[in-house]
Amino acid sequence: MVFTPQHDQMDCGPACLSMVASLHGKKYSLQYLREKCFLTKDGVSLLGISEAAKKIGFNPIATRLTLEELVSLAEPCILHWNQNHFVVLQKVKNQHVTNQRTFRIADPGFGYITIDEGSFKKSWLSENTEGIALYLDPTEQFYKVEAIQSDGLSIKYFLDYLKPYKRQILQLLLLLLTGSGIALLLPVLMKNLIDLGVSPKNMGMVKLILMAQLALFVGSLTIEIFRNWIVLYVGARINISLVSDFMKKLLKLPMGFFETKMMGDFNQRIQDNERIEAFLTSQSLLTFFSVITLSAFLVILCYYDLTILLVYAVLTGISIIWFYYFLYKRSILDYLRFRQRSENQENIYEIFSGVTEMKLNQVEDMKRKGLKQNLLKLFEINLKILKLEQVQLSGFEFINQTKNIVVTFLAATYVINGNMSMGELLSVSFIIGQMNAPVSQLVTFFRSFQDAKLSLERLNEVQNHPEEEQVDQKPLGLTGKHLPIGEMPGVKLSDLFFQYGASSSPFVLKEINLLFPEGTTTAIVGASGSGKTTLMKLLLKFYEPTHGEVCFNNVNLTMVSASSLRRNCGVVMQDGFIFADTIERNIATSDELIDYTRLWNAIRIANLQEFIESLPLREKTKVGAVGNGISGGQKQRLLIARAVYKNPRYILLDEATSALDAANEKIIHQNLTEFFLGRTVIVIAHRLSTVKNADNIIVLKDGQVVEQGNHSTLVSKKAEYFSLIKNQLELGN
Ligand SMILES: Nc1ncnc2c1ncn2[C@@H]1O[C@H](COP(=O)(O)OP(=O)(O)OP(=O)(O)O)[C@@H](O)[C@H]1O
Repeated sequence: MVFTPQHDQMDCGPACLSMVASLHGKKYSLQYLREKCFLTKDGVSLLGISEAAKKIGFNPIATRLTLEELVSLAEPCILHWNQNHFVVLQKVKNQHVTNQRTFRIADPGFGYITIDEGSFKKSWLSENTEGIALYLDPTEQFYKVEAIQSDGLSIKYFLDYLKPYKRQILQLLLLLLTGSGIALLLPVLMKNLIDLGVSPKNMGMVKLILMAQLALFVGSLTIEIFRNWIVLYVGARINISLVSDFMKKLLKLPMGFFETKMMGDFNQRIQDNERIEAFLTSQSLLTFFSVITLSAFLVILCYYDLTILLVYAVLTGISIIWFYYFLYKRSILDYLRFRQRSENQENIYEIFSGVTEMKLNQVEDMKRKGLKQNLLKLFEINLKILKLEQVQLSGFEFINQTKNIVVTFLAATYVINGNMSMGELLSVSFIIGQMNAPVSQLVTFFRSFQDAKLSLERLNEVQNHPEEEQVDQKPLGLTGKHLPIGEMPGVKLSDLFFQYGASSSPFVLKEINLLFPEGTTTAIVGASGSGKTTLMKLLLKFYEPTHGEVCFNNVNLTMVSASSLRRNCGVVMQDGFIFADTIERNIATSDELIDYTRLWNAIRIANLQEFIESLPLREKTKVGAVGNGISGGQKQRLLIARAVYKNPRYILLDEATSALDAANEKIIHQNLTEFFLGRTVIVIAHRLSTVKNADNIIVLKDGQVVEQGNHSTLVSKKAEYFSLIKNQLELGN
């Protein structure tokens, strides 16, 4: 089985599927399986994995089993883990000596891990005696279908970033080469100090050699200073370009990409860029020179004596094996620590985000005690890790010291037997001491190489993701000139169906056929969850319809550039966002140079003058995360002003005035009615006052249009709209 690490927090399902597919000889890209699994911010469900598995030719069987049943089946399968994660069970082993069972698990968030029955039960069993497992049987289709792999982002992409710094890199190479030269000269000087200076009692020679040593020391210090400076300069500049290019690409991706990612996933990708930059600029170069220095030292040792070289190589090999053996032993503890840490982080996050409810319901003590228990568990695991680390490090040091003693013993024997000079003995000890650093540099290099590979895969996903804007897309046509004769200009939805997620998930919008005529105001009403916001997001091209089409003046939205569409739409979303900036910058987001006439007009329409004039810094006052707190109603008015400032052709408002008091709403309503003239307006609202003057009112129920018409016709029909306004739209009788 090829281990597939998850790239993001929610990727465990697709990663498990990819591992099981690799067991049957097919390597699918994580990106492809992620799309097939219909990932959301909550991760993927067992149903999502089963559907994706079916698509690549597996016959999935999800079942609830007892531990004994799972063991008797003895087949690799995907397990639901800790109620919030998926892992692959590779095999169950019976330890003959202890007669205990161990379980080999591939956890995409961590790696391979073998755990005992107790830990396994704790993580897998969800209802005391049973847990959930998904078995995947490959059908004939599985072998016929060609596995989809993504084009790898090659390291060449990153090497291109080094190009502008050719001169600095050349300087760095020269400096490192000189540094290696100095490192090689030092043992030679030491040998001569003893053999040509101390032994023949030649003080002049001693002084000369010590002066040379001092000069070399000053030289290597200067090299170190320049080297650090160049690495920092080049590294930082490359990092800036990498992160800025990465953000540019990221922001061109469609909304769907962001919907499946958490904040931490984006932070991780910024760190990935830094990791690759560090790998290229410092790790690789340093390792390259470590290899050169190490080889030169080995040649000198070989020149002095082959036996010494062999002893050195064997003992170094043993110390590396020891190091890796303990790394393997530590993996189970690291795994427990990793899970415990994430549990603690969730606890802390919950405490801070739910502090209001905690205080209201007096659960502070319970939550605090829970966190303390978890911290104690983490402490115990850390203690175990410390013990293991101590054994690991002591053993490693012991082997290293033994190496020094054995080599010195050998060299001393040669000196006593007259086969080696005293100077050569000192020089050999010096070399052995100096070789530790390049060896550990090589060991860490292989580990950071693995990390860099994973980072590369993660960045690859962003680089290879199709952008929202396609080259063949056109700007939004603003006239209905090219419309067929008899067709009204406006926004038209034909036979539109939409579902979030997998093909088995319910349709949120069904069979929608609608026209929003140019220059009119349409209101959309319906119970909560009936699909109003979703409809609006489809008009804004946040999602593609599952079936059917959205046309603006007869041009299918798939052919229209998303940024051009949004430039022409003034939108207030339910969860609109206020940037941490001044009020004027929050309103005039679309212009670099603010048009103050338009700004003050927008402020007037949104009835914000009084509020702004009451502030000492007026429109220059900072709001959002870094500034003054603003009320829900003020936030909505700012968002309305932002939409108005754009002077758009289309206006879409989703519950834009829901937090306003009656007086404010009335004024804004009057102002907006005037502003709406000649524009195409779509308003979602629950309040009767907002919808009753619309040219057309559309009633949505369970994702379908059940009624439409103006207020008086719909009221007289006494059907859906009537009962809605009776129940929800604050109207009695
Ligand atoms: N990102 C999403 N992923 C999956 N399902 C979603 C998503 N957003 C909304 N839904 C589901 O789609 C349905 C319609 O949601 P929508 O937000 O469009 O309703 P609404 O009519 O605007 O409701 P409200 O009046 O409460 O805002 C709901 O059942 C909701 O759970």
